[in-house]
Amino acid sequence: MLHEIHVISDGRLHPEKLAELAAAVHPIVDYIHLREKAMSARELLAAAQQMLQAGVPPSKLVINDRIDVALAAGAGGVQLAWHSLPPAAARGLATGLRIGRSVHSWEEAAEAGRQGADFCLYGHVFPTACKPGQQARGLAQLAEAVRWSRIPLIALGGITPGNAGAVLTQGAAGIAVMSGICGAPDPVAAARAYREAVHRDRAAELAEALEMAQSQGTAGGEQA
Ligand SMILES: Cc1nc(C(=O)O)sc1CCOP(=O)(O)O
Repeated sequence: MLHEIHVISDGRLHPEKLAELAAAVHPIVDYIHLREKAMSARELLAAAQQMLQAGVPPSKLVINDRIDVALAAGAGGVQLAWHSLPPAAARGLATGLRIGRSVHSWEEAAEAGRQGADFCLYGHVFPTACKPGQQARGLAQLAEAVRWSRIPLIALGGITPGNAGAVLTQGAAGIAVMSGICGAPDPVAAARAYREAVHRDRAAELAEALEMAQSQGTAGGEQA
């Protein structure tokens, strides 16, 4: 499985700076989520258009919460929260959009798939400034959510290049990062560090698969 990296905007950057950041990191990551809770629909659309004009491929742009803005901007995806339109209703409006659902328990992860979401973001795995005072769910609960999810589950919250491997080992299909990239002094270097961490994990996965295939091959040879 190829692991994904999602970058989530942190609500702190001016749209121009955000477009600059997105233009610089999009070749390194898989998706960029425009999550700007304080923006009106009109402002969100303008920010999305700036990102696209700066060179972000539409297929990599995900708009948080607002399916209307996602459609108006021609973005590739929408990320739905508990208060957004349910995935099934969103699907009825937009067959071509990749639909993400934000979830916080194994029950919600299972439900997201039943409702027709394409992937879910599960958080928060580790302590994060984004959720002050709220208990992080940890790796064991992440693994449980992965077991129940019938769609790719992307881990979110406090993910660093140092702990990304542990998260992927639990079966997550990828990682989502806010402050580690948007708040980094050098977002490109930070995105590369995450990509390297995710690749390293992929290399370990391949080595394991190879070892297993070789041992099965040996066993098969003995039987023949
Ligand atoms: C946007 C968001 N939602 C979360 C959730 O648990 O639902 S955690 C989060 C932000 C995570 O930011 P960082 O990568 O800086 O820890």
